[in-house]
Amino acid sequence: MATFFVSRLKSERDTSPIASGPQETPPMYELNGLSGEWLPLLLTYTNPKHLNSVTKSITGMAKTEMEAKLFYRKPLVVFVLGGPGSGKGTQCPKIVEHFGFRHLCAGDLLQAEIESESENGKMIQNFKKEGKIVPSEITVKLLQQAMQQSDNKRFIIDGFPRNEENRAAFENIVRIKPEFVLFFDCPEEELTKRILNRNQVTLLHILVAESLPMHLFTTFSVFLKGRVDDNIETIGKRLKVYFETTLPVINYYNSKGKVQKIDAQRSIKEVFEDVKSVFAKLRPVARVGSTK
Ligand SMILES: Nc1ncnc2c1ncn2[C@@H]1O[C@H](COP(=O)(O)OP(=O)(O)O)[C@@H](O)[C@H]1O
Ligand SMILES: Nc1ccn([C@H]2C[C@H](O)[C@@H](COP(=O)(O)OP(=O)(O)O)O2)c(=O)n1
Repeated sequence: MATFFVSRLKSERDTSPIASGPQETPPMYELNGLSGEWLPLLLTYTNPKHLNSVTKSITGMAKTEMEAKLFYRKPLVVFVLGGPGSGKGTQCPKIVEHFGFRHLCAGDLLQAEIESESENGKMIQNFKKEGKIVPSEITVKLLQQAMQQSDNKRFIIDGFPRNEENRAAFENIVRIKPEFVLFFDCPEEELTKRILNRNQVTLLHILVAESLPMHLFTTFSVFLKGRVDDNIETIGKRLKVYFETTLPVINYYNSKGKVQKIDAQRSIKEVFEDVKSVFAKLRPVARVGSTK
């Protein structure tokens, strides 16, 4: 009986048209007395009438309630990678709008932590200023928390994993492997140009949104500070970190047949056409209304 369930579960998992690389074990947590494969079976095949009591007892066994909740919902994760300025933040909201994913941006979660003036905030700020990667445990915990708090079970995680340590920490702590990695490929000169431009674009947006006269651009641009890391000095460091530590992670996933490469140098619209065709290949899953 157990063998039958295991093979059914595996065949369901293996039908993804995109994950063509070597098959992985399903996400699992170590629970008291339960082997990793038993828990998804219980959750998949339990009569919905009894689900409440079953999940309650599972919750009792999981290290935390949230861990059980996350597991039960079998989230689907797509990592979105590419150099700083490659268009990750521009394309992700479009994916949310068209495909109902929840967008989690590692950089934004870290920024929110800085702004909340938490214990880690100052330390994160220093890493950012130096263009360095924040210690993985902090970033992974923030991502895990955001996933657990979301009603949506399909996530695009933008700007993560940025190095090998990020990748290993996510797999060890969250215990989920990505369905695929969306990679925005863009040459270095274009990245630099876009990042230097980004602060000015933000100011233009503000002027338009507030219906302020355009001549104020010159006045305000003097005060333009924008992101602490969008200056020529830090950009150089960020690009170095990207080529030295993030590209190897992309190569790792490529060797597993998991990378969907997009030519990100074209217009925003053209890039999104390619993105759409990648996501359209995903197995159909009941669309989740909330993108929270
Ligand atoms: N395909 C594109 N062509 C030209 N400019 C773009 C394109 N995609 C994004 N941008 C612009 O480049 C800047 C960086 O894009 P962003 O999405 O913030 O990058 P990332 O999140 O990867 O750092 C933004 O000002 C954005 O408007
Ligand atoms: N996994 C991550 C993601 C971002 N960070 C830090 C370091 C990055 O330079 C900043 C900003 O990242 P974000 O993804 O918002 O921006 P860029 O893609 O670099 O333009 O956050 C990190 O330390 N670890």
